[in-house]
Amino acid sequence: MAVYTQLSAEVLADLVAEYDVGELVSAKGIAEGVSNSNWLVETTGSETNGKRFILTMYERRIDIAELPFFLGLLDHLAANGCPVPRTIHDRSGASSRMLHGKAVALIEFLPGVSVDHPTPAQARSVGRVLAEMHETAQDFPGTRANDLDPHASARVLADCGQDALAKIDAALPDVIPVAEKIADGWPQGLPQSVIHSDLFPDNVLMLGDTVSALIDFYFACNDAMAYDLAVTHAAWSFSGDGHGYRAEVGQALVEGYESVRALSPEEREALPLLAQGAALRFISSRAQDWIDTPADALVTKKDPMDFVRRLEFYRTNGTEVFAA
Ligand SMILES: Nc1ncnc2c1ncn2[C@@H]1O[C@H](COP(=O)(O)OP(=O)(O)OP(=O)(O)O)[C@@H](O)[C@H]1O
Ligand SMILES: N[C@@H](CCO)C(=O)O
Repeated sequence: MAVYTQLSAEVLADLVAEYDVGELVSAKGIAEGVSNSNWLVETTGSETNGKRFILTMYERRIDIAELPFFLGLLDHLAANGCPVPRTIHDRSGASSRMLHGKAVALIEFLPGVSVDHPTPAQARSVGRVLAEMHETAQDFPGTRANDLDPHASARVLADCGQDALAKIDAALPDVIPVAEKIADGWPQGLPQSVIHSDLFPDNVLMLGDTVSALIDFYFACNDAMAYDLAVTHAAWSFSGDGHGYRAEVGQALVEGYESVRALSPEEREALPLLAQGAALRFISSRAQDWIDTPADALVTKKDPMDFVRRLEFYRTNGTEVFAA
């Protein structure tokens, strides 16, 4: 459930009146997502801005000072033909506003559904769009450091502590030394752009085999493009619990990516380690969330072990999987 803040019809109507979108017709809370409150908003519409929108109220995790980076990135990518929702600017030209002490943004609604069990054809499309996004983001002027790199992830795990990790799963503390090794060997000097860095299937909307939208750019940052491909590979190419590697999906993803942007030999060589770093990123954030989430919270906890299995897979098979 992700509507943390209740907004009355009057408040929503007043908010909508700040934009050139016509008058409020309806606003329905969206259950998916855990970080922010989201509503699907319908209005009587305007010629320039249409009549269906996503209203997001930023509740946690996001530093409001970083919103211009995230929202500016959406506008840059959308203006240059990438399938991402543009932001609707209010009558003063701002892409976000404050409401009841929290930042809100009105974002273009794009059609499509997230797939649970992607086909190779869908993975190929995602690879292609990811590469297009990387190329388009090259000249985005904003910058944001990756605060979830392998050094940070290794620190998060160490800070969780052996005992707390062992309570989640007896095998989880074993990841601590592996994390340090990944961080120490982390590849440097790979080509960079602004990357999505969290492109899971639930952050991609599809119409059949076509990507209709990439969403949820709130982890976007400047980092190696091949790392983003590795994150996407880890997120798309396994059964949900990380047990079964779906080789045809992983291969199609990389092929789709390379049909737009060829990987350099250095990037290809780095992929096995980048994929281990990607798995580590989600092990550590999931472990931390698990420990921080009260037992009676309504949100479903995500299991770090799903990514421990992926980490093991990449340690054993990464070289073969990413061979040219
Ligand atoms: N621009 C959009 N067009 C259509 N639907 C969207 C759009 N943005 C978000 N949605 C829908 O809203 C849901 C929640 O959005 P999102 O995943 O961004 O939530 P969140 O709480 O911000 O993120 P998180 O998944 O990190 O918790 C998505 O699963 C999708 O169904
Ligand atoms: N996509 C992430 C959540 C955002 O960090 C996960 O599945 O763990």
